[in-house]
Amino acid sequence: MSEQALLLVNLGSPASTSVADVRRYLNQFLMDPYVIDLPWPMRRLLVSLILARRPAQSAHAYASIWWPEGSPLVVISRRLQQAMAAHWPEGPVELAMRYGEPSIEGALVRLASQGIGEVVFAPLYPHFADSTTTTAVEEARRVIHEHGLSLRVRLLQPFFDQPEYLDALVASARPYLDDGFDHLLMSYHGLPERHLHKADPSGAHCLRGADCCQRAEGEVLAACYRAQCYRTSEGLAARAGLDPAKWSVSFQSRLGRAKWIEPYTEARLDELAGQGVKRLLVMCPAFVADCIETLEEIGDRAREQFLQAGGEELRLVPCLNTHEAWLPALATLCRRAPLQL
Ligand SMILES: C=CC1=C(C)c2cc3[nH]c(cc4nc(cc5[nH]c(cc1n2)c(C)c5CCC(=O)O)C(CCC(=O)O)=C4C)c(C)c3C=C
Ligand SMILES: [Fe+2]
Ligand SMILES: [Fe+2]
Repeated sequence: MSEQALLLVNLGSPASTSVADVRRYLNQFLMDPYVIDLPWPMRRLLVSLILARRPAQSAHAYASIWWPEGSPLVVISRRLQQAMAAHWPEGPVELAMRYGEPSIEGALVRLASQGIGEVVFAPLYPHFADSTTTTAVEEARRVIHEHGLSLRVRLLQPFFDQPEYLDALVASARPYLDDGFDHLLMSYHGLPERHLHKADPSGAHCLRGADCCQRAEGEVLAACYRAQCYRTSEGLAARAGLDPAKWSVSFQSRLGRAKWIEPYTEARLDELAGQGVKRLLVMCPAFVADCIETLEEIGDRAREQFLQAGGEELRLVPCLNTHEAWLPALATLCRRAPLQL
């Protein structure tokens, strides 16, 4: 029987913290129509406006969290790739990034040239979004079609409610939970509201009523990023035995003037400090690897904001990264991936 490769896929980072490299990365990322979902001329205009100032700001932020070996996201993803080899006897474990290097194209072409018959394509996003999952899958589809690759591809499904993922999250948070805290904030990457409406197959669910995400089921739940984030938090809180008054959900990393999904993390930080929360724990379950959004946005900027608002301590729970509970969990999730492309 031919080998079955595992291809781990994450978002990607700039090649370095130089303003030029950050501009190149942001341009590739933001010009993706799944990320900024406007017709090309408007997208080009908007991205050019963003690129006037953002690369310098982001380069500064990246420089503050960069490691000697490179971008934390890429370095951690490499470590995960290496660690997964022991949990994936089926074949080689490869790594690809949607933007920048190593590319999805390079990885799939290399695997096909090695005679690999089947690949488990694993976007490392627990929650479905067109700007993450769909764009990675469509890039794989393009590469396979354009290069005429004869590969069978299994596709890891969003795993926001899967016991293996939730148990690994609880295991990774356990030492922090046991240390004592006043409140646990689960801060997810945000999304423009427009993306939710577009993805909603019923055309009538998303953001209609305060509890729409609590009621989402079936194909609506499968397409609603916000509802999936709430399911993760509810599952995590239940497993960890958290008091409902001691945890909440928020959404971070807004960009531009459009309305993004609420509640916003920045607003929650002030509210929590105002309610007398002194020791705040923050988890970021939308990311499986620490990155600029966790280390800089939460670990630096959110911490400063919370302390200024009257809080005493903000502890950031690391992402799953290469946690010992995550490796077998990820392998199990990947073995469940259905044949898709
Ligand atoms: C319209 C803009 C953006 C959408 C939509 C978006 C969705 C989205 N992103 C992630 C995961 C990550 N995003 C990261 C960085 C990042 N994201 C955006 C914009 C959008 N993201 C920007 C401009 C950046 C770059 C950093 C900055 O300038 O602020 C990262 C980290 C990358 C790194 O190198 O560390 C991740 C991971 C998800 C899960 C998501 C949809 C829900
Ligand atoms: Fe993002
Ligand atoms: Fe929804």
